[in-house]
Amino acid sequence: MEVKGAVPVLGAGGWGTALAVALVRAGHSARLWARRTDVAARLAEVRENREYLPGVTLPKGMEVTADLGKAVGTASFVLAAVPSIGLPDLLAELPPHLGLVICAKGLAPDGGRLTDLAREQGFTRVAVLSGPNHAEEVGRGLPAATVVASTDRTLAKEVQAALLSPALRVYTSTDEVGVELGGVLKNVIALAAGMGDGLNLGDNAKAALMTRGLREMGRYLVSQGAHEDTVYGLSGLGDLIATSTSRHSRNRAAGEALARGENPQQGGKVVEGLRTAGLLEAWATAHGHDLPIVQAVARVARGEWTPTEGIAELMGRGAKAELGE
Ligand SMILES: NC(=O)C1=CN([C@@H]2O[C@H](COP(=O)(O)OP(=O)(O)OC[C@H]3O[C@@H](n4cnc5c(N)ncnc54)[C@H](O)[C@@H]3O)[C@@H](O)[C@H]2O)C=CC1
Ligand SMILES: O=C(CO)COP(=O)(O)O
Repeated sequence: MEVKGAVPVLGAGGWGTALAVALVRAGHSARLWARRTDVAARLAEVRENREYLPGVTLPKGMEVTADLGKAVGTASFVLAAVPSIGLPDLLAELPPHLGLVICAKGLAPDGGRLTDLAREQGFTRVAVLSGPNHAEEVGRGLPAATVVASTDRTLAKEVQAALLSPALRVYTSTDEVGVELGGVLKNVIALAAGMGDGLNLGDNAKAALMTRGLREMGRYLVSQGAHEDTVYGLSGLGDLIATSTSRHSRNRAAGEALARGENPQQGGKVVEGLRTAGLLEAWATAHGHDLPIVQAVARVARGEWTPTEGIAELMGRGAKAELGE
């Protein structure tokens, strides 16, 4: 499939910058939009995003602008890589005929899906991009794989063609719900894994947490209409592994900070799981769902429980069967 003109990437944080670099690596040109004019000017001049993606040179085929209209131009689709909290405002500025690829791993303000929010705002060509993709590694061209999911197969193929390179394998999927929600849930489980790291709970604890976390993800995803196979795909199990075990993960690091009694914020970099935990907890309570790890993380994040109390609550739950009964 042909990619016409420069591909707009909206949001000049770590992920937006890495995606723009990946587009150029795939043989296309990219236009990176930064919200602030001073940031756009600095990136264009210094050719490095020192704040969010240090050590990665911005290649020649990549323009940076703070002019949203100029960034979008006549493109068929945009990669929206702003944090979930900023997406509603960004969408309000975009023409809804535009193909919209949501690259954030978070929820809408009401706890719903960002793809639903986009459709409510009039967008009809909507996709999500998600997978085990730390910006620090994708930006450097280390091998990685990702998934673009959409019920609009043509849009998914366009995005695949734009990003596919020897460094990045891009798979398509029609399971938009599953791919989107895998990326949302894994952040919260990674926060819990980080708490375990911070408390030195060991490898058995981490394996147990990730496995039970995967089960919790699966129950939630399937209840929302996801295909079960997606739970075990790149955007589910794959990203759960990458985020819960990586030194790059802000969510895992935030959990470690909470365990040490420190502020979990990561120096201005977005930690989606802190916001997601509360939104999901509210949803679970409202709909009578049992999401024990999510609920424990939400309470720790609000300061109602210490991480040690959270772990004790999870360990002290009633006896259960893994299979059978
Ligand atoms: N960093 C990573 O490795 C990956 C991040 N993601 C997701 O991508 C999204 C963005 O994350 P990062 O780029 O890592 O964040 P970041 O913390 O590196 O940067 C956030 C960027 O968004 C800008 N921003 C903040 N609020 C905004 C708003 N209201 N409107 C427009 N811009 C705003 C900030 O100025 C900054 O440039 C998150 O949902 C994250 O979960 C997805 C895959 C990988
Ligand atoms: O989504 C990511 C990797 O796939 C990035 O995770 P963090 O936001 O925890 O750094």
